[in-house]
Formats: sequence, structure tokens, C-alpha cells
Amino acid sequence: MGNNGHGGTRDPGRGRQDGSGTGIRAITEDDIPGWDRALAVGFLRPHAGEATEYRRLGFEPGRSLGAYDGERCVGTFRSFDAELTVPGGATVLADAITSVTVSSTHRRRGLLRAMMTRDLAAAHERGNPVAILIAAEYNIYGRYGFGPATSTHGWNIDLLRAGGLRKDLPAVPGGRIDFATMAEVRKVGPEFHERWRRTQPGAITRTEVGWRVRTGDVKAPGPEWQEPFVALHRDATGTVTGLVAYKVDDNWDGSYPDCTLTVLDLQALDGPTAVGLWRFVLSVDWVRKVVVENLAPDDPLPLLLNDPRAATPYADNSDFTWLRVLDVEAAFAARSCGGPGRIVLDVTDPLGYADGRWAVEAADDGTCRCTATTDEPDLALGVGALGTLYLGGESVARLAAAALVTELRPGAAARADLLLRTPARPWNPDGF
Ligand SMILES: CC(=O)SCCNC(=O)CCNC(=O)[C@H](O)C(C)(C)COP(=O)(O)OP(=O)(O)OC[C@H]1O[C@@H](n2cnc3c(N)ncnc32)[C@H](O)[C@@H]1OP(=O)(O)O
Repeated sequence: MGNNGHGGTRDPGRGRQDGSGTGIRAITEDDIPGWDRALAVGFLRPHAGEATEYRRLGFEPGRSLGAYDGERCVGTFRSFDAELTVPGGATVLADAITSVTVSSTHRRRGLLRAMMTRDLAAAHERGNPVAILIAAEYNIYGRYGFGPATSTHGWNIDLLRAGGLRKDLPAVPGGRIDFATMAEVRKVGPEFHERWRRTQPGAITRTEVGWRVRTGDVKAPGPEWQEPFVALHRDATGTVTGLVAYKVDDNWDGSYPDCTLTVLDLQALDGPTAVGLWRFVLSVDWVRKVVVENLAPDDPLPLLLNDPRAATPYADNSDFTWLRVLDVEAAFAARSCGGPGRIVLDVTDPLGYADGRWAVEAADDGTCRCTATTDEPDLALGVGALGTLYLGGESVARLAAAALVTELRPGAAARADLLLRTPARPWNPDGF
């Protein structure tokens, strides 16, 4: 672990000044109202003060930072630990960063850099192998070593053209689907999700507060909550194997129903459950169009339709989770590899944590090992590209073609792809 080649600093957060005279400190619970106001200002949202209870419930001492100009909070930053599923099904404890704002009056004075470097230093000290976030804008976080690591692949489905799901698809014998009340979702949803998230690289834990927000029990900032339709799929033994949440608009073309159903959440533990849920969602009366905003890149959905061309890509498809490697050895030891082999990476990390030469080795059973080495490197890359490759969301060959990875030995990108390939692309359905 650590710096073994480029001489970067191991502790970049300590002692750094933001140069504005504004101080950064961890907030206390008493600071929440002013901090919440600054967050609303930073996100260009009117501040109604309604999120204070939500903030208190999620408050962890030391994990929310505020930038203060005198008594006035002008910058916000929060992190929490989230379990992140990695290729192979193990999890790592990620430093999940959210609520990042700097007021327009204090922007571009280094406040974000001061808060970020302080948080990453603390995460490294705690032993988080990676940090993750959802980037509001593409160009903010690369400078701190993050790379885009998962993406969203939504679809608009024209139901008249789709012709329903193919008839030859398997169903769960004795499976059934029932609507659930919000109280029932709060009861069975978390246990189901705990099983599901471990099957999906890129998925993260959902907090209890998160479930309460989803089910209308706690008010979070943002648009007014509306109760969704939630249906649970159970197998013949009564075990929950899938969940779908959706909303439907009330659009009529004169006397002709022309509604759009928007899928908010759909998770299934196995293929036949997914087929059952999609068959259900695509057959709701009055609905002419189904929109699903965020699916896995390799989700089979369009191929399940009688006419896959009826599914057109959702306009806002984009990068989603960004990931930064903080401990290369621990991060790669946690994930599995696609095949046996060895590849030496020369990683450049201006903040120091991942900087140096690393040998990634895989055994026949896919067990992955990563150690510092002085061997000649096969590939050179920045820490952001390492974050992009970590969950398997991109191929090394594609990053090399985009000049984000440099091949130092001919054929090294192809060899690295054999080593790092994953059977399932990473996907995160949850904003945070
Ligand atoms: C995980 C999340 O919460 S995502 C949400 C992020 N928040 C937002 O988008 C809300 C609106 N924007 C803001 O609040 C602020 O502009 C922030 C937080 C993005 C940046 O805060 P600042 O204090 O201005 O950033 P800071 O001065 O530390 O800038 C650090 C570097 O990032 C660059 N930078 C900052 N914001 C941006 C941006 N939006 N696009 C491109 N570059 C940016 C700066 O130019 C600077 O570059 P340098 O290191 O090469 O000099």
C-alpha cells in the first residue's frame, strides 16, 4: 500500500490553506439549520427549512464539513460509509461523498479543494479503499482523482410497437405479484435489497433514512414526494425475489387514455423474476409508453420485447457513480478477476494515495492480488482511469483508444482486459 514510485504526498489534506480566509470545520448538530440553508443556496434551491429533520437523522459527527466566513456557512460537504459491491460479489466500504456546494459569493477560492482533500485524507486514514460520488458536472471531480465508474442506460418504450414481451421467456413457477403499502415496503424492502445489492457490482447500501424517504415517512429536500405504486414479486415459497416502483401520469387524448408509466426502481434476484416484473409493468391498462430512466448497461430488457426497436435510449443517459481509488492493494484484493495473469500498472496520482507501480495478479480461481512492485510497467494511467476500470464499466482497450491509458508494451491493453473483465457490467440505481 502507498507511495512507491512517483514521490507524491501521502497526506495532501493536512495543513492546506484555501487562501480565502474562510475556515473549514466539521459541523455540530446545532449547525445543521445554517448548513442546510447554505446547501440549498449552493444547489440553487429555495430554502424552506423542511429538511432539518432529515439532516439530523443522517448526521454523523465529523462527517459533515462546513466552510465558514465568520458565522456564515458558505460551503457544505458530507460523507458517509457505504458498502459498495465489487466484481465477484464482495463489498468494500466506500467513502460516499455528497452535498457538495460552495455559495456563488465564495466560488473558485479553493473551498471545494480544501474540503475534498480533508475528507479524502480522513477516508484514507480510516481505511476506506475507495471514495465514490455522483457528479453534478463532468468536469469537477477528475482533478481529485475520480473517474466515471458506472453509467445509466434508460429506455423509452413504445408499447404499441413493442408488442409485449416474448412468449418463450421463462417465468417463476408459482410466482406472484402483489401491490405493497408503504409500511410493507419499509418492512420487507430493506431485507430484499440487502440480498439484491450483493448480486450487482456497483450497487450500494440503502440507509434506513433512505427507505423512510422513499416511502414518505421523512421529508427530504427536492420535489414534493408522491406515493409511488410498489409491487413485490414472490416465488412459490413466499420469498420476495423482486420489487418494482413506478408512477403513472394522467394523460388523456380526448377520451383515449395515453398515459406514461415511469419506472422508479426495478430490481430482480433472477431472470425469471425480471421477466415477470417487466410483463406486469408493460401490461398496465391505459399506459401507452413506459419510461425507465436508469437500468444496467447490460440489462437484457430490450431483447425481451417482441420488437426491441420499440425501446429507444432515454435522452439523459449518462455517467453516474464516480470512483476514486484510495488504497490500490485493498481495493483490488476485494474484487475478482476475469482470468489468470499478471499486469503491471504505472499509476499517476497527484494526491499520492494510488501513486506508483502496482502488479495486479489473478489466480486460476479469479482471486485477485495487488502489490507494489519495481518491475517494468505494462500500462501507464492516471488514478481517474484506474477508478473507471475498477468496477469493470469500461475496457482497457477503449480507454487506451481515448488516450486515457498508455500501452507501454504491445498487447498489454488486451491482456489487461482478460484480467480485469467482469461477467456483469457495474450498475448503481441509487443517487445519493
Ligand atoms: C457530489 C456532489 O454533491 S455533486 C454537486 C456539486 N455541486 C454543485 O454543482 C453546486 C454548484 N457548484 C458549486 O457549489 C461550486 O461551484 C463547486 C462546489 C462545484 C466548486 O466549488 P469551488 O469552491 O468554486 O471550487 P474550488 O475553488 O475549490 O475549485 C477547485 C478546482 O475545480 C475547478 N472547478 C470547480 N467547479 C468547477 C466546475 N463546475 N466545472 C469545472 N471546473 C470546476 C476550479 O476551477 C478549480 O480548478 P483548479 O484546481 O484547476 O484551479
